[in-house]
Amino acid sequence: MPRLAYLGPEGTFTEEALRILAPHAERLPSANVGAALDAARHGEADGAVVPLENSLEGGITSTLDELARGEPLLIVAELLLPVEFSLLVRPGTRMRDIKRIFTHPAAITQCRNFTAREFPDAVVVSAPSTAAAAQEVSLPDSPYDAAIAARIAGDNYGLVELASDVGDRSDTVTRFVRVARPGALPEPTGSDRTSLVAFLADDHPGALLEMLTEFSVRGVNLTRIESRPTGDGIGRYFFHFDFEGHVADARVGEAVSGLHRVCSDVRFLGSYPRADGLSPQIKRGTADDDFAEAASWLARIRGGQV
Ligand SMILES: O=C(O)C(=O)C[C@]1(C(=O)O)C=C[C@@H](O)C=C1
Repeated sequence: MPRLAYLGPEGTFTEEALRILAPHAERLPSANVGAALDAARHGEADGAVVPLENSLEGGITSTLDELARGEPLLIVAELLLPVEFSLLVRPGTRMRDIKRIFTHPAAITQCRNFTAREFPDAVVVSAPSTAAAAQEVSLPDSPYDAAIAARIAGDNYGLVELASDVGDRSDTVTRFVRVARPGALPEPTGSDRTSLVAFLADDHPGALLEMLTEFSVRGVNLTRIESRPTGDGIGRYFFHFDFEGHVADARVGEAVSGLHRVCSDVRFLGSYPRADGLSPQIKRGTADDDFAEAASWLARIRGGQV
Protein backbone atom coordinates (compact mmCIF):
# COMPACT_ATOMS: atom_id res chain seq x y z
CA MET A 1 0.00 0.00 0.00
CA PRO A 2 1.68 3.28 -1.06
CA ARG A 3 2.01 6.01 1.54
CA LEU A 4 1.14 9.42 0.11
CA ALA A 5 1.65 12.80 1.75
CA TYR A 6 -0.88 15.56 1.05
CA LEU A 7 -1.87 19.07 2.07
CA GLY A 8 -3.82 18.35 5.25
CA PRO A 9 -5.43 18.13 7.67
CA GLU A 10 -8.28 15.74 6.82
CA GLY A 11 -11.01 17.38 4.77
CA THR A 12 -8.95 19.39 2.26
CA PHE A 13 -9.75 19.30 -1.43
CA THR A 14 -6.31 17.75 -1.80
CA GLU A 15 -7.37 14.84 0.39
CA GLU A 16 -10.43 14.35 -1.82
CA ALA A 17 -8.13 14.34 -4.87
CA LEU A 18 -5.82 11.79 -3.22
CA ARG A 19 -8.74 9.49 -2.40
CA ILE A 20 -9.69 9.46 -6.08
CA LEU A 21 -6.14 9.21 -7.47
CA ALA A 22 -5.03 6.47 -5.07
CA PRO A 23 -8.02 4.98 -3.22
CA HIS A 24 -5.93 2.36 -1.41
CA ALA A 25 -3.03 4.57 -0.35
CA GLU A 26 -2.19 5.38 3.25
CA ARG A 27 -2.80 9.13 3.64
CA LEU A 28 -0.20 11.22 5.48
CA PRO A 29 -1.42 14.79 6.13
CA SER A 30 1.22 17.57 5.93
CA ALA A 31 1.01 21.15 7.17
CA ASN A 32 1.75 22.68 3.76
CA VAL A 33 2.66 21.83 0.17
CA GLY A 34 6.41 22.11 0.83
CA ALA A 35 6.21 19.65 3.74
CA ALA A 36 4.20 17.17 1.64
CA LEU A 37 6.79 17.32 -1.16
CA ASP A 38 9.66 17.00 1.32
CA ALA A 39 8.04 13.90 2.83
CA ALA A 40 8.14 12.38 -0.66
CA ARG A 41 11.72 13.59 -1.27
CA HIS A 42 13.06 12.20 2.01
CA GLY A 43 11.29 8.85 1.81
CA GLU A 44 8.86 9.41 4.69
CA ALA A 45 6.22 8.95 2.00
CA ASP A 46 6.26 7.14 -1.36
CA GLY A 47 4.88 10.23 -3.07
CA ALA A 48 2.62 13.22 -2.57
CA VAL A 49 -0.57 14.76 -3.93
CA VAL A 50 -0.60 18.57 -4.29
CA PRO A 51 -2.73 21.20 -6.06
CA LEU A 52 -1.06 22.61 -9.20
CA GLU A 53 -3.51 24.78 -11.11
CA ASN A 54 -6.96 26.29 -10.69
CA SER A 55 -9.30 27.19 -13.57
CA LEU A 56 -10.01 30.63 -12.04
CA GLU A 57 -6.76 31.50 -10.35
CA GLY A 58 -4.11 29.85 -12.55
CA GLY A 59 -1.01 28.17 -11.15
CA ILE A 60 -0.79 27.41 -7.42
CA THR A 61 2.40 29.31 -6.78
CA SER A 62 3.50 27.39 -3.66
CA THR A 63 3.46 24.16 -5.67
CA LEU A 64 5.11 25.68 -8.75
CA ASP A 65 7.95 27.11 -6.68
CA GLU A 66 8.46 23.98 -4.58
CA LEU A 67 8.64 21.73 -7.65
CA ALA A 68 11.19 24.03 -9.30
CA ARG A 69 13.71 23.76 -6.47
CA GLY A 70 15.03 21.16 -4.04
CA GLU A 71 15.51 17.50 -4.90
CA PRO A 72 13.71 16.76 -8.19
CA LEU A 73 10.35 14.99 -8.15
CA LEU A 74 8.33 13.65 -11.08
CA ILE A 75 4.62 14.13 -11.74
CA VAL A 76 3.14 10.68 -12.44
CA ALA A 77 -0.62 11.40 -12.55
CA GLU A 78 -3.10 14.28 -12.58
CA LEU A 79 -6.73 14.78 -11.61
CA LEU A 80 -9.28 17.52 -12.31
CA LEU A 81 -11.53 18.09 -9.31
CA PRO A 82 -14.53 20.47 -9.23
CA VAL A 83 -14.19 22.61 -6.09
CA GLU A 84 -17.30 23.77 -4.25
CA PHE A 85 -16.90 25.96 -1.19
CA SER A 86 -19.19 26.23 1.84
CA LEU A 87 -19.37 28.83 4.60
CA LEU A 88 -18.92 26.89 7.84
CA VAL A 89 -19.51 28.10 11.39
CA ARG A 90 -19.74 26.83 14.96
CA PRO A 91 -23.33 25.85 15.87
CA GLY A 92 -25.23 28.96 16.94
CA THR A 93 -23.25 31.49 14.84
CA ARG A 94 -25.52 33.64 12.61
CA MET A 95 -24.61 35.45 9.40
CA ARG A 96 -24.59 38.80 11.22
CA ASP A 97 -22.09 37.50 13.82
CA ILE A 98 -19.39 36.91 11.20
CA LYS A 99 -16.55 39.43 11.47
CA ARG A 100 -13.48 37.25 10.85
CA ILE A 101 -13.29 34.59 8.14
CA PHE A 102 -10.48 32.05 7.83
CA THR A 103 -9.60 30.12 4.64
CA HIS A 104 -6.85 29.15 2.18
CA PRO A 105 -5.56 31.99 -0.07
CA ALA A 106 -6.83 30.13 -3.17
CA ALA A 107 -10.32 30.08 -1.66
CA ILE A 108 -10.08 33.79 -0.72
CA THR A 109 -9.58 34.60 -4.40
CA GLN A 110 -12.25 32.19 -5.61
CA CYS A 111 -14.92 33.46 -3.17
CA ARG A 112 -14.15 37.18 -3.36
CA ASN A 113 -17.57 38.27 -4.71
CA PHE A 114 -19.41 36.35 -1.99
CA THR A 115 -17.34 37.73 0.90
CA ALA A 116 -17.45 41.30 -0.48
CA ARG A 117 -21.23 41.12 -0.96
CA GLU A 118 -22.21 39.38 2.29
CA PHE A 119 -19.46 40.57 4.64
CA PRO A 120 -18.14 43.90 3.33
CA ASP A 121 -16.64 44.75 6.73
CA ALA A 122 -15.27 41.32 7.64
CA VAL A 123 -11.56 40.51 7.74
CA VAL A 124 -10.59 37.50 5.61
CA VAL A 125 -7.44 35.79 6.88
CA SER A 126 -5.20 33.24 5.09
CA ALA A 127 -5.08 29.71 6.48
CA PRO A 128 -2.62 26.91 5.60
CA SER A 129 -5.52 25.01 3.96
CA THR A 130 -9.32 25.13 3.89
CA ALA A 131 -9.56 22.18 6.30
CA ALA A 132 -7.00 23.76 8.66
CA ALA A 133 -9.32 26.79 8.71
CA ALA A 134 -12.35 24.61 9.52
CA GLN A 135 -10.41 22.83 12.27
CA GLU A 136 -9.39 26.17 13.80
CA VAL A 137 -12.92 27.61 13.63
CA SER A 138 -14.25 24.53 15.45
CA LEU A 139 -12.29 25.49 18.59
CA PRO A 140 -14.63 27.27 21.06
CA ASP A 141 -12.09 30.07 21.69
CA SER A 142 -11.11 30.54 18.01
CA PRO A 143 -10.61 34.18 16.98
CA TYR A 144 -12.40 33.33 13.70
CA ASP A 145 -16.18 33.19 13.22
CA ALA A 146 -16.33 31.25 9.95
CA ALA A 147 -14.28 29.10 7.60
CA ILE A 148 -14.66 28.69 3.86
CA ALA A 149 -13.94 25.05 3.05
CA ALA A 150 -15.35 21.88 1.54
CA ARG A 151 -18.62 20.69 3.11
CA ILE A 152 -16.84 17.51 4.23
CA ALA A 153 -14.47 19.61 6.35
CA GLY A 154 -17.52 20.99 8.19
CA ASP A 155 -18.71 17.43 8.86
CA ASN A 156 -15.23 16.41 10.06
CA TYR A 157 -14.91 19.26 12.55
CA GLY A 158 -18.52 19.63 13.77
CA LEU A 159 -19.32 22.86 11.94
CA VAL A 160 -22.64 23.97 10.45
CA GLU A 161 -23.02 24.99 6.80
CA LEU A 162 -24.53 28.51 6.66
CA ALA A 163 -24.18 28.85 2.87
CA SER A 164 -23.19 26.46 0.10
CA ASP A 165 -21.55 26.95 -3.31
CA VAL A 166 -20.13 30.34 -2.30
CA GLY A 167 -17.45 30.40 -5.02
CA ASP A 168 -17.62 33.19 -7.61
CA ARG A 169 -18.14 30.56 -10.30
CA SER A 170 -19.86 27.24 -9.85
CA ASP A 171 -17.74 25.49 -12.49
CA THR A 172 -14.32 26.00 -10.88
CA VAL A 173 -11.91 23.09 -11.22
CA THR A 174 -8.55 22.49 -9.53
CA ARG A 175 -5.91 20.31 -11.13
CA PHE A 176 -4.04 18.09 -8.67
CA VAL A 177 -0.92 16.05 -9.36
CA ARG A 178 0.60 12.97 -7.80
CA VAL A 179 4.39 13.18 -7.60
CA ALA A 180 7.02 10.55 -6.89
CA ARG A 181 10.78 10.35 -6.53
CA PRO A 182 12.49 10.02 -9.95
CA GLY A 183 12.01 6.60 -11.54
CA ALA A 184 10.43 5.01 -14.60
CA LEU A 185 8.02 7.36 -16.39
CA PRO A 186 4.39 6.40 -16.94
CA GLU A 187 4.01 4.74 -20.37
CA PRO A 188 2.76 6.97 -23.22
CA THR A 189 -1.01 6.62 -23.70
CA GLY A 190 -1.63 8.91 -26.70
CA SER A 191 -3.30 11.38 -24.31
CA ASP A 192 -0.42 12.68 -22.20
CA ARG A 193 0.90 15.89 -20.74
CA THR A 194 4.50 16.89 -20.06
CA SER A 195 5.67 19.50 -17.54
CA LEU A 196 9.01 21.21 -17.12
CA VAL A 197 10.69 24.31 -15.76
CA ALA A 198 13.09 26.31 -17.94
CA PHE A 199 15.66 28.90 -16.88
CA LEU A 200 16.87 31.53 -19.37
CA ALA A 201 20.55 31.35 -20.33
CA ASP A 202 20.66 35.16 -20.40
CA ASP A 203 18.24 38.05 -20.69
CA HIS A 204 18.02 39.33 -24.27
CA PRO A 205 15.32 40.44 -26.72
CA GLY A 206 13.42 37.39 -27.96
CA ALA A 207 14.65 35.00 -25.24
CA LEU A 208 11.09 33.85 -24.47
CA LEU A 209 10.30 33.63 -28.18
CA GLU A 210 13.31 31.33 -28.64
CA MET A 211 11.90 28.97 -26.05
CA LEU A 212 8.42 29.09 -27.56
CA THR A 213 9.87 28.43 -31.02
CA GLU A 214 11.21 25.07 -29.82
CA PHE A 215 7.59 24.02 -29.21
CA SER A 216 6.05 25.78 -32.18
CA VAL A 217 8.27 24.32 -34.93
CA ARG A 218 7.61 20.77 -33.67
CA GLY A 219 3.85 21.29 -33.44
CA VAL A 220 3.76 20.91 -29.65
CA ASN A 221 0.71 22.59 -28.12
CA LEU A 222 1.24 24.36 -24.77
CA THR A 223 -1.48 23.99 -22.13
CA ARG A 224 0.01 26.34 -19.51
CA ILE A 225 2.89 28.79 -19.29
CA GLU A 226 3.68 30.65 -16.11
CA SER A 227 6.57 32.91 -15.21
CA ARG A 228 7.85 32.86 -11.63
CA PRO A 229 10.51 35.09 -10.07
CA THR A 230 13.91 33.47 -9.52
CA GLY A 231 14.38 35.61 -6.40
CA ASP A 232 17.60 37.07 -7.83
CA GLY A 233 16.15 40.57 -8.35
CA ILE A 234 13.39 42.47 -10.14
CA GLY A 235 12.91 41.27 -13.71
CA ARG A 236 14.50 37.82 -13.15
CA TYR A 237 12.07 35.05 -14.04
CA PHE A 238 11.95 31.38 -14.87
CA PHE A 239 9.15 29.62 -16.75
CA HIS A 240 6.84 26.70 -16.07
CA PHE A 241 5.53 24.92 -19.17
CA ASP A 242 2.83 22.25 -19.50
CA PHE A 243 2.28 20.87 -22.98
CA GLU A 244 0.56 18.09 -24.87
CA GLY A 245 2.33 14.81 -25.49
CA HIS A 246 4.84 12.48 -23.84
CA VAL A 247 8.60 12.96 -23.84
CA ALA A 248 8.76 9.57 -25.62
CA ASP A 249 6.97 11.20 -28.61
CA ALA A 250 9.55 12.32 -31.18
CA ARG A 251 8.21 15.89 -31.51
CA VAL A 252 8.10 16.35 -27.71
CA GLY A 253 11.56 14.83 -27.21
CA GLU A 254 12.97 17.13 -29.92
CA ALA A 255 11.32 20.21 -28.35
CA VAL A 256 12.63 19.32 -24.89
CA SER A 257 16.18 18.74 -26.14
CA GLY A 258 15.92 22.00 -28.13
CA LEU A 259 15.05 23.81 -24.91
CA HIS A 260 17.99 22.14 -23.19
CA ARG A 261 20.25 23.66 -25.86
CA VAL A 262 18.93 27.24 -25.55
CA CYS A 263 18.29 27.44 -21.78
CA SER A 264 20.78 27.52 -18.92
CA ASP A 265 18.81 24.78 -17.17
CA VAL A 266 15.72 22.68 -17.80
CA ARG A 267 14.11 20.70 -15.00
CA PHE A 268 11.94 17.91 -16.40
CA LEU A 269 8.86 17.45 -14.20
CA GLY A 270 7.37 14.41 -15.91
CA SER A 271 5.16 12.98 -18.67
CA TYR A 272 1.87 11.47 -17.48
CA PRO A 273 -1.65 10.66 -18.71
CA ARG A 274 -4.00 13.63 -19.11
CA ALA A 275 -7.02 13.67 -16.84
CA ASP A 276 -9.31 14.99 -19.60
CA GLY A 277 -8.37 12.19 -22.01
CA LEU A 278 -7.86 14.62 -24.90
CA SER A 279 -5.41 13.70 -27.67
CA PRO A 280 -3.17 16.24 -29.39
CA GLN A 281 -3.73 17.28 -32.99
CA ILE A 282 -0.60 16.18 -34.81
CA LYS A 283 0.50 18.83 -37.29
CA ARG A 284 1.67 17.67 -40.69
CA GLY A 285 5.31 16.53 -40.54
CA THR A 286 5.49 16.14 -36.74
CA ALA A 287 4.34 12.52 -36.22
CA ASP A 288 6.88 9.96 -34.93
CA ASP A 289 7.04 8.38 -38.42
CA ASP A 290 7.88 11.77 -39.97
CA PHE A 291 10.82 12.23 -37.58
CA ALA A 292 12.04 8.65 -38.17
CA GLU A 293 11.79 9.03 -41.96
CA ALA A 294 13.63 12.37 -41.85
CA ALA A 295 16.39 10.85 -39.67
CA SER A 296 16.96 7.98 -42.10
CA TRP A 297 16.91 10.40 -45.07
CA LEU A 298 19.58 12.50 -43.30
CA ALA A 299 21.67 9.37 -42.67
CA ARG A 300 21.38 8.47 -46.36
CA ILE A 301 22.48 11.88 -47.65
CA ARG A 302 25.31 11.97 -45.11
CA GLY A 303 26.40 8.68 -46.64
CA GLY A 304 26.36 10.28 -50.06
CA GLN A 305 23.18 8.52 -51.22
CA VAL A 306 21.48 11.40 -52.97
O1 LIG B 1 -7.01 24.01 1.11
C1 LIG B 1 -7.39 23.04 0.45
O2 LIG B 1 -8.42 22.39 0.70
C2 LIG B 1 -6.59 22.61 -0.70
O3 LIG B 1 -6.64 21.46 -1.05
C3 LIG B 1 -5.79 23.65 -1.42
C4 LIG B 1 -6.52 24.33 -2.54
C5 LIG B 1 -5.49 25.12 -3.45
O4 LIG B 1 -4.34 25.26 -3.10
O5 LIG B 1 -5.93 25.60 -4.52
C6 LIG B 1 -7.18 23.36 -3.40
C7 LIG B 1 -8.33 23.61 -4.06
C8 LIG B 1 -9.02 24.90 -3.93
O6 LIG B 1 -8.72 25.62 -5.12
C9 LIG B 1 -8.58 25.68 -2.74
C10 LIG B 1 -7.48 25.33 -2.04
